[in-house]
Amino acid sequence: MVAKQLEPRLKVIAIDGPSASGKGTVAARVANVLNRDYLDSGALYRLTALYARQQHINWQDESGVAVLAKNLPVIFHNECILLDSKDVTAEIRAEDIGMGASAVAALPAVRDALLQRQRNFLTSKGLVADGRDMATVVFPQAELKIFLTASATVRAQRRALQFGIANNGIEYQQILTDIEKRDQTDRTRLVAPLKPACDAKILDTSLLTIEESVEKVLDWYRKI
Ligand SMILES: Nc1ncnc2c1ncn2[C@@H]1O[C@H](COP(=O)(O)OP(=O)(O)O)[C@@H](O)[C@H]1O
Ligand SMILES: Nc1ccn([C@H]2C[C@H](O)[C@@H](COP(=O)(O)OP(=O)(O)O)O2)c(=O)n1
Repeated sequence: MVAKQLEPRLKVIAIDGPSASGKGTVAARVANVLNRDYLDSGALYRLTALYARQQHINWQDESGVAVLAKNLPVIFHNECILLDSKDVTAEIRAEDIGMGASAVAALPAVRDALLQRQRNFLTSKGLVADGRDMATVVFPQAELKIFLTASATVRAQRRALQFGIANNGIEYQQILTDIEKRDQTDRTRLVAPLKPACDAKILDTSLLTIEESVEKVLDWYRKI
């Protein structure tokens, strides 16, 4: 019998998890420490949702949105994101665009359209990639897979803090509701649902500082 060849590991640290769990913050810092590139895959879904809105394409129109996703006129320049030559770095972070991203991300043709673009971020320098399906679909051969999470209330409190909103009012309640709604959409969709890869390490950051979360990921990395 011929032994099955193991696929080579990729120089990728994949960090998946729900909204506001701290994926982006931790992934960017780990990339910085290891001198690797960083892929914020959620930004591509957010850009797709924004571009569709600008072009008056409905977020449910699968083929229409997929064509836009395939041809996104986007430039990542340092910390800035340009769409059609316009700086949309702040605009894509709005919660309604997050909801739109979650909606277009449930469409298989849109995910297909963005797949190769995400893989193209990997160069010999190595990559730290964050999203929902980095470990399960985009880079199943990643050398390290992390599922970063935190309770919904902690995540809502973090978002509120980020937006300068108090922790007890109506606006906070809306953030919590939006986070739970987005969790539900991302976890229950048929294609590439949010879930830990079977070989992922789970990191609950509810009680951790950013520094402790980063250190834990680096610690796992050193032990590969
Ligand atoms: N332990 C922690 N780990 C990561 N981020 C944290 C932590 N504690 C607080 N934060 C904050 O949570 C907020 C959400 O983080 P972000 O990286 O945007 O999450 P995500 O990319 O998962 O949506 C940021 O303001 C970040 O500074
Ligand atoms: N790899 C990815 C990244 C994001 N998405 C979808 C699902 C998410 O709700 C939206 C927005 O993702 P993003 O990571 O920017 O959102 P958060 O910063 O975690 O709130 O995009 C996805 O389906 N797959």
